[in-house]
Amino acid sequence: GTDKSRRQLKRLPASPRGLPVIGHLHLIGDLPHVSLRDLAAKHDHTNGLMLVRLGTVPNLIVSTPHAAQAVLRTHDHIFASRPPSTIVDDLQYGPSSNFGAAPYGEHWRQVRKLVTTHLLTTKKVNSYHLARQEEVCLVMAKLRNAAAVGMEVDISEMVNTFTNDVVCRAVSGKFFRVEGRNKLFRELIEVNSVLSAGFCLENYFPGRLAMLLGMFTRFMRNKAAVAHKRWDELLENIICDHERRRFKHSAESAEQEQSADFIDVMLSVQEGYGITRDNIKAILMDIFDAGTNTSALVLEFAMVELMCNPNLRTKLQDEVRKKTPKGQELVNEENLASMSYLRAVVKETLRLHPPAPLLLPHQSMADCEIDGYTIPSGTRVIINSWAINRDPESWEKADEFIPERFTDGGSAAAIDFKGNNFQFIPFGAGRRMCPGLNFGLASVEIMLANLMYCFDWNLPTGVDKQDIDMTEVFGLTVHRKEKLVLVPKLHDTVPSGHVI
Ligand code: HEM
Repeated sequence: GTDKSRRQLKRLPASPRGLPVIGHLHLIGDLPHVSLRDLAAKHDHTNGLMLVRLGTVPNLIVSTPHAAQAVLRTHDHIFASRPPSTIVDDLQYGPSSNFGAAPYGEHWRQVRKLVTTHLLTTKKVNSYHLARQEEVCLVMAKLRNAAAVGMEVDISEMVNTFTNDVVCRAVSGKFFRVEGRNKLFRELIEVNSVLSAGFCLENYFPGRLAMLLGMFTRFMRNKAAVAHKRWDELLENIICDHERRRFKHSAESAEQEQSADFIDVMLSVQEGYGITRDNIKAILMDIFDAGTNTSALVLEFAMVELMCNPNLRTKLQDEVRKKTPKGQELVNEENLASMSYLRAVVKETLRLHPPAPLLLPHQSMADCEIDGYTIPSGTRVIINSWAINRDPESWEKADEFIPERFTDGGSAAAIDFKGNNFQFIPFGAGRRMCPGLNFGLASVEIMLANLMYCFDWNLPTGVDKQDIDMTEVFGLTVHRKEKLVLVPKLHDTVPSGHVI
């Protein structure tokens, strides 16, 4: 009836058959990226666009490289906003202070410019190489102790602590361990990731739970408010410390620039960008949230794949051990330049296991026509990066872990994740693309290289590689349900020492 005539008038993208009120919710399972891929495969083969109603809210689902290019490049200026979220607003500092969740506009533009020109530049990321090296060194020392007594190590927790500490250090300088602050951050990031799973529900399933008397929403908003207070207190303390120090050292500011941490930098450019203290706190929260779990997940999934594929693990270890000068205790960042297989392994991990399989939700700001279909203004957009990275039209043996495809002469040797090849978008593309790509990769590469260099790896006795459970749990990021537990064995070309 009317639905059909409206469709003809506007030619909306294809839609599976839905139900009243709940729309297509019943078609989405526990792993939305998988359900949405399967739905798209059934209902739309041609242009990768599909409209799915989650509760009452229409969502444009983008499932092919072609469609992703239309949304993230051709019409990027229309799709660069984010849907509003009460949970995020409660957790952070309101819509006018947010960054990653901010709607497209002047505030977001200013903050994005600040972050990309002062905090996450290649130069700045490089300037933290000694900090990363020290953090790697601490982890390797702990692993050596474990190896000495044949102890099992929780790899998931280890890599999470590492990426968290690297971020903490970049944000707040050398003394981030004072008063257990790094642990507190880790705890709060965990709280946020639980909350953002709620944010997902709110976004992808408005209706399913929220409508149950609004109980769920109220519960989540309470939790968000409590978490907000704890974050705010911690961030306020740290910023105050920095202000005191800044005041003391204001004379030598020029030479300090080199070693300045993110808070120092933001305090020094704050006025020029017209940003408030709340804005600074919101940026910090985003950096912690976006920067820690994502990088840790890449490390964990890389280790999982390498444990499942011992031949590839040996190949990577050969490269890392060959390309690191003899007698060196650890791999350093200079050594990484020639390790092309290492980079291929990281790429292949990001392809099969993008930490944020549906990126972050986008929202359109005007009517837009793509391939003759009209996308109405205000439509939420879910980009299924997970499905795109496994698109069988773009990838040979799309579901298999084959790093060789990215090496010289491989079928995907020319394909990169920097937002120009739309079949591979683990960081997104366009205006909203991840600004922390360099920062994240730097932590991932140096840690993975050292894990491969210093140790041989075994599964705990009685565990077989077929037993590694790949069951995933969905949230803003997707992680494995089970922890990865491994037993390190010291590799004998490495000089011992440094046992603490
Ligand atoms: C390997 C690790 C990482 C992956 C896979 C990743 C992935 C992503 C993705 C998919 C998005 C959303 C893009 C979109 O909406 O289209 C994003 C946004 C973002 N990421 Fe990352 N990220 C990583 C590491 C980092 C790090 C280390 C930082 C900061 C230090 C960071 C900061 C951000 C911020 C602030 C945004 C929001 C940008 C905006 O809305 O303008 N990310 N990231």
